[in-house]
Amino acid sequence: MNPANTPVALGADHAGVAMKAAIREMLEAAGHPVADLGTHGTESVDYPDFGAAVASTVAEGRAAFGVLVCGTGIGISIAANRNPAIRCALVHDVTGARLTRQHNDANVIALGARMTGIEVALDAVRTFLSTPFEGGRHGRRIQKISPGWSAPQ
Ligand SMILES: O=C[C@H](O)[C@H](O)[C@H](O)COP(=O)(O)O
Repeated sequence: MNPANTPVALGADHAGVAMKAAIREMLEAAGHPVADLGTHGTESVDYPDFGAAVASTVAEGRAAFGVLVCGTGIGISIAANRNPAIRCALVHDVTGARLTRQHNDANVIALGARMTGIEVALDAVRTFLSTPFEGGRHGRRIQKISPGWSAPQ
């Protein structure tokens, strides 16, 4: 389980900035130290900048988990997954948030502000942060999507 003082990095583009603010408020109320890496306004920006910033913050251990929001969650999740230390899962509901922790040991969750309602998003983030990785057979599979592994020829 992750305690309430687990640090979390947040990032969003202009489409996700309002949802990010709601997530930040919820996390801070719960006691999480939050690194909000922007964006901070509604001016149009490029989601890869924020996906990369959260990814490197998590990869370097300055946050245990990341939360990303763009319009669909798709672009910003693709951007975060360019970092080899990141397993970013695009999630639309609480079940996905739970299973990607249990099975994929995801360290970043991506949400789509134009796809998912705010209450579902908040529940998904809470679930993501409180669900442990199951290990076992899933650990073997994580190894196969980690840097250095290559499929047998
Ligand atoms: O995957 C990309 C995200 O959904 C972006 O939030 C979206 O492309 C931004 O679109 P626009 O610039 O039209 O607001």
